Amino acid sequence: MLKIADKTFHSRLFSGTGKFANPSLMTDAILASGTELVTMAMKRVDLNRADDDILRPLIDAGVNLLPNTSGAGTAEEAVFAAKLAREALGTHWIKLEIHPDPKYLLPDPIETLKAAEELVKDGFVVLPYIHADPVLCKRLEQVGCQAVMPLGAPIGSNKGLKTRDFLEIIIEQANVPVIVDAGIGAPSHAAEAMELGADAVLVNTAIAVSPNPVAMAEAFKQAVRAGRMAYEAGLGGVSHAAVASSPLTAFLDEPVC
Ligand SMILES: CC(=O)[C@@H](O)[C@H](O)COP(=O)(O)O
Repeated sequence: MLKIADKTFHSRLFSGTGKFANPSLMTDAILASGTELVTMAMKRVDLNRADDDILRPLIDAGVNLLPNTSGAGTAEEAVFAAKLAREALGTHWIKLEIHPDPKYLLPDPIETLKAAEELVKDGFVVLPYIHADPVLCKRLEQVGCQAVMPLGAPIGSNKGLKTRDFLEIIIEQANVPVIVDAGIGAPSHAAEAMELGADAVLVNTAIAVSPNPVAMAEAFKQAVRAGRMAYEAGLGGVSHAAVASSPLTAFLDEPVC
């Protein structure tokens, strides 16, 4: 089980709520994914309407909400959005997303660190979305973030783990859960992140834009489980040269890696 701050999760797949064709497809996919934590952009929900068509089905489905500050371009805007979310939704969890550049949606590391520090001091459980920068991850951990969310590739790009080498360093060094977020475009990418030792992945676009989001959500669920199981079992070593699969001895006390 995965523990982040005061919550434990059976599922290591977190999902998003954007880009679905309609609310019922979103809910069906979320239920099929088995996710227990879904993120939603504060800019997309109407907090004044109890029947908001994104918020209502999520509350009814009983999943934990992770409001995100997407749309904020500065620390000040993000802190404002986080406080609004806490007030309106009664959760002190926040996915901190600050991306001033609309083309690549890459997170601003300086504003993110600044906002994280302020939000942690104010009692928030802060999960920052960041580039796969091991030094920044450490700094965020030091200011009290309860997890880090390094990107695999730009949001919505479906490109997979373009930052793989840096994700490996982050996972090796982290003392808080590492959630690989953004750009995961196929179940195989999610499995790859889990095999590397990520604690969880967050997937939105790949599920939402599939012609069959419910089946895709189920595929991601299985891939995340398989990847985690492989990580826990331990992968064999990689070798440049061939290593015979049928050595001339019966059984080996120590497996050949
Ligand atoms: C929904 C959300 O929080 C996104 O900002 C997140 O990063 C997901 O990225 P993908 O849409 O690429 O899965």
